[in-house]
Amino acid sequence: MSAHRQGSGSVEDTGRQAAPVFAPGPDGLAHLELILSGAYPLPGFMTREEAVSVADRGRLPDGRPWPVPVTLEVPEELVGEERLTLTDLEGAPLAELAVRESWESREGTGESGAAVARHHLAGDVSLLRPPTYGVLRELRPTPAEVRAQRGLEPCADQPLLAVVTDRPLHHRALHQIRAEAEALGSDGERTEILVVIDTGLHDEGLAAAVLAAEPLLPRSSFVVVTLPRSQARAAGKLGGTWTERDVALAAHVAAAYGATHLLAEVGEQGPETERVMALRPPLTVLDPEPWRYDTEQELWKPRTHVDPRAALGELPDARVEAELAHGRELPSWFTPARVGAELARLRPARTERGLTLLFTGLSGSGKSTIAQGVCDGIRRSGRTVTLLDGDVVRRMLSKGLTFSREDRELNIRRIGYVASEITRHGGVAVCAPIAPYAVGRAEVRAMVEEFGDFFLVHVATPLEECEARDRKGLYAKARAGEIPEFTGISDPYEEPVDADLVVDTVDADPAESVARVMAALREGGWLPVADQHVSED
Ligand SMILES: Nc1ncnc2c1ncn2[C@@H]1O[C@H](COP(=O)(O)OS(=O)(=O)O)[C@@H](OP(=O)(O)O)[C@H]1O
Ligand SMILES: Nc1ncnc2c1ncn2[C@@H]1O[C@H](COP(=O)(O)OP(=O)(O)O)[C@@H](O)[C@H]1O
Repeated sequence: MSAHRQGSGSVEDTGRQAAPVFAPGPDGLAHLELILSGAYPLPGFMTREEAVSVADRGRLPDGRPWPVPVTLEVPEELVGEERLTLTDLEGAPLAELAVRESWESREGTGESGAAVARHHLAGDVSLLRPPTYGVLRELRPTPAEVRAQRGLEPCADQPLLAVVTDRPLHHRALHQIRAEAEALGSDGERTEILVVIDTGLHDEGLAAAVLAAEPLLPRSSFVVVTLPRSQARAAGKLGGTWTERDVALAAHVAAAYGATHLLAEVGEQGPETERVMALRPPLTVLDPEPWRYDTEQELWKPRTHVDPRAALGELPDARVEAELAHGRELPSWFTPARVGAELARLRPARTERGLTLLFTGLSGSGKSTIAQGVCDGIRRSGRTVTLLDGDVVRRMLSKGLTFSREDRELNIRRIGYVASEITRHGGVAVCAPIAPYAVGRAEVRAMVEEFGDFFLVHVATPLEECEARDRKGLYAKARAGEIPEFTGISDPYEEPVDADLVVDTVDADPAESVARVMAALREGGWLPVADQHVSED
C-alpha cells in the first residue's frame, strides 16, 4: 500500500484540494476490481457496521446474504479524508472513493503480541478508468460483457455451469465437469460451461495451465478473475485451503457472470457443500461424489462405481511437483497430454530450472570453503554458476555497508535480488553470507521462488569451533571489543529452522562437506545424473 497527495497543495478548478492518491494492497485491489466490474452487487467498501454484520452473521445489515467483509485498509495518515483517488500498483487512477466513514478494527496481533489497530475507509466508488494491470487482461471481461456475449439477461433461467478453479484441470476434473454439464442439460444437449480461473495478478502460469484444457471442454468459455483470499487460502503454497466463505464469494462472482450452478474445483480438502449453502449463495453449489480412476476399465468414474481394489485417486500436488522436478512425464491416466505439456513448460525439470543455493552460518563456519568446492562441482556437471561470497559481496555490491541489523538486511536483500535474477535466467547462484536473520533469509527465498528453486544450507559449526579456528583473527578482536556487533559474540545469529540441509564441519573435512551438498543437489534432481562419476575433489 502507498499513499501520497498528487500535486499536493494545488487547488482544482472546483476550488477543492486534489484528493490524495492511494494504491490499495492486493486484497483491496481485488475487491475494488470486483466492485467496479459489477461482479459484486455492492456500490463500494463497507462501513464498520456492514463489515461486522457480514463477519458475524454472513449477512449485510439489510438482511442480504454476503460472505466476506469488503473493506479497504489504509495507512493512518489517510483517516479523515473525504475523497481518495484509488490507483493500481503503478499509480494509474482506477476509481474515486467518496468516503462515508473512517473506522478502526483491532484484528490480529503485532510482534509484541498486542492487537494492531487497522484503519479502514468506507464509501461508494466510481470508475475513473478501466483497469489495465494484471496478467491476461483480455481474459478478464466484466460480467455484463460475458452476459451480453451469451445474449442473456442477468435473470435468464437457461442453465450455465460455472467451474471456479485455482488449479489445472486434469482428467478427473474434466470428466466430472462434463458429467455435471450433461446432467444439467436437456434434450441430450450439454449445458454451457464457464470456467472462472482464480489467479493472482501476476500468476500467468497458472492460468496458462488451466487454459490448456479449453479444447477438451466443448461449449465452454474461460474468464480470469482475482479473488481476495482468506488467511487459510493465502497460507497454502499450492492452492491453499478454501473456506466455505471463499467458495460462497466465488459463487456470488460466478452468479454475476450469469452462472446458475457452481462446481468448486477446490480439492477434496475443500469445505462441505452444506456449509457453503448455509451462507445462502445466489446459485446452486453442486456437491458431486468424489471420482476415482478404475485401473481395470481404464476410466474415471464416481467412487461408488469403482471396485476399491482397482481405484486410484488423483496424484497429490506434491507428487505432481516431484514428477515435473525430475523431468518425468505425468501419467496419461492422470492428465491429458496438452495439460501435462503446459505444466512441463511452466515447471521445467530441475536440471534446467534456475537455482539459488544459500549457505548461512557463523564467520569461520566453512561457508566460503564449501561454497567454492560446490561451485567447482556444479561447473563440472555442465551448469553455469555464479558465486556470491560474503566477503566479496561486501567489497563490491555492498561496499560501505556496516554490520548494523539494517545494513545486514540490505546486504542480504541485494544478494537476494542478484540471485533471483540469475535464477530467473535458469542459472545457479551460490551465496555464502552469514545471513543471521530468519526474516532476511525468508525474503531471499520468496524473491527466488518467484522464478525458480531455493535451497538453504545451514553450515552449523558451533561457535567454539569457529572461534578456535579464528582464521582471520576476527574473534580475538571481537572478544577484545575491537569489533563491535560481531555475529555470535556481540550480535545475534538466528538458527534456521527451515534448512534443506544441515552441515556440521566438526567431524568432516572440507571435501566431505562439499560431497554432502553435491549429493543433496543430485538427489534433488538439480544436477544431471549422468555426471555422477565425476569426483568433487
Ligand atoms: N561485526 C561483524 N560481524 C560478522 N562478520 C564481520 C563483522 N565485521 C567484519 N566481518 C566480516 O564480514 C563477513 C560477513 O559479512 P556478511 O556480508 O556475510 O555478513 S551479513 O550476512 O551481512 O551478516 C565475515 O566473513 P566470513 O568470515 O566469511 O563469514 C567477516 O569476515
Ligand atoms: N568440513 C569443513 N568444511 C569447511 N571448512 C572446514 C571444514 N573443516 C575445517 N574447515 C576449515 O574452516 C575454515 C572455514 O573458513 P571459511 O570457509 O572462510 O568460513 P566462512 O566463509 O564461513 O567464514 C577454513 O579454514 C577451513 O579449512
